[in-house]
Amino acid sequence: MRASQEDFESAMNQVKLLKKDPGNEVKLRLYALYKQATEGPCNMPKPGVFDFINKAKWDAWNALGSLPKETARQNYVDLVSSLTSSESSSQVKPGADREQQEYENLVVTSEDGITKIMFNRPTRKNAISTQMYQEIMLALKAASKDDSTITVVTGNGDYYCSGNDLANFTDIPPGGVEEKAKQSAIMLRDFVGTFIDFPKPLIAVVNGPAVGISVTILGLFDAVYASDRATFHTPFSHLGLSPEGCASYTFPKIMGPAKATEMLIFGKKLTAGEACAQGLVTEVFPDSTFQKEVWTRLKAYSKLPPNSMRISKQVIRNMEKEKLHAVNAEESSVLQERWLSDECINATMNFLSKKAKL
Ligand SMILES: CCCC/C=C/CC(=O)SCCNC(=O)CCNC(=O)[C@H](O)C(C)(C)COP(=O)(O)OP(=O)(O)OC[C@H]1O[C@@H](n2cnc3c(N)ncnc32)[C@H](O)[C@@H]1OP(=O)(O)O
Repeated sequence: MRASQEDFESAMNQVKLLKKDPGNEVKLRLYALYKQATEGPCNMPKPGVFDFINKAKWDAWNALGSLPKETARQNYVDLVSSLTSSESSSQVKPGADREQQEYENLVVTSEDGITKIMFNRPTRKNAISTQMYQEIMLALKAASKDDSTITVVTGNGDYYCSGNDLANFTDIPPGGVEEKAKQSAIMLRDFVGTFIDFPKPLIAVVNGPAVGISVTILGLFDAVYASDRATFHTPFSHLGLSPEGCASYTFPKIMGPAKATEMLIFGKKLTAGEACAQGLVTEVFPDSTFQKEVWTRLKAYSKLPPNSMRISKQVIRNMEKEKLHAVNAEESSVLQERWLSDECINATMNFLSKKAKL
């Protein structure tokens, strides 16, 4: 499939978040592909021989000759994807439960055939910052390629996750709030898309309350184990928002439209037991024995033949993938409008000025 304009913009965002300098050669290639994709063949006068930097840039761009804009865009997206995946796979060290220091907001470990991605902003109840969205995507992409058989997502501290960090919307770029909403919609679509496409069994270990997007994406997991302390809350109407994470499609399918409405439109908070009765949660455990029981079970599952599990997941999920991507695109574009609404702006301001919580 050809890279779309949105893929291209998303790749541009990812370049800004690279942790390691990719080196001059790669930077020149990125520059040249970017110019070719946006302006076409090199149209700049050749810089003088002593203008080293601009001459190197000109040479790189000019070397692309008449490469079509679409191909340059695709090559740019592919190059960025190879940079981000090599950066993330170099962070997954084999062997015993070693912490991955390179992530600021996650702890990623790989042991006994299980890659564990743990949200790690306990003082913010594991709210997902813009950087954390990128880190989760990188960690999932690395986990999809590492030696583990299953991947587990969990939270550090008393919360599983309090959803989108409401301060994300205070970081307004030079293009203004419209540009911010556009960038956020692209990031949301990429983030949810990473879950839709994740190839191995993906399990949520919900150690405490879960809010917003951390709840909606559970519909894309293969199993959800919850402590009896966990709650499941999607207060979208209270925040002037609308559902994401494909929940507008998965929740009515999982629990029926009436129960999905109570959660997604009226913001009803479910206990772990209720979420289990409605099919969102696989099984609930007493908090006192939760970690022990769940990890014993997961270790047993991780010893099952990996290819068989992967293929079974494909058989179960693949028929739905195209639909899920379409739902994801639609939800993201609806939210792009919602973020600019008075209802949403007022609710966010009320939270940030400490006037309101959920
Ligand atoms: C770009 C893609 C966008 C995708 C869109 C997704 C939609 C959603 O996810 S909607 C859900 C958004 N989340 C919320 O509305 C939760 C807001 N938080 C709260 O209502 C409460 O903090 C809480 C009920 C989760 C916990 O209350 P509690 O009294 O136990 O703890 P606090 O003192 O409030 O929290 C500690 C600390 O953490 C800050 N914080 C917690 N959650 C968030 C959050 N989601 N965004 C930003 N900050 C959060 C909270 O403000 C506290 O900060 P201070 O210590 O500075 O007061």
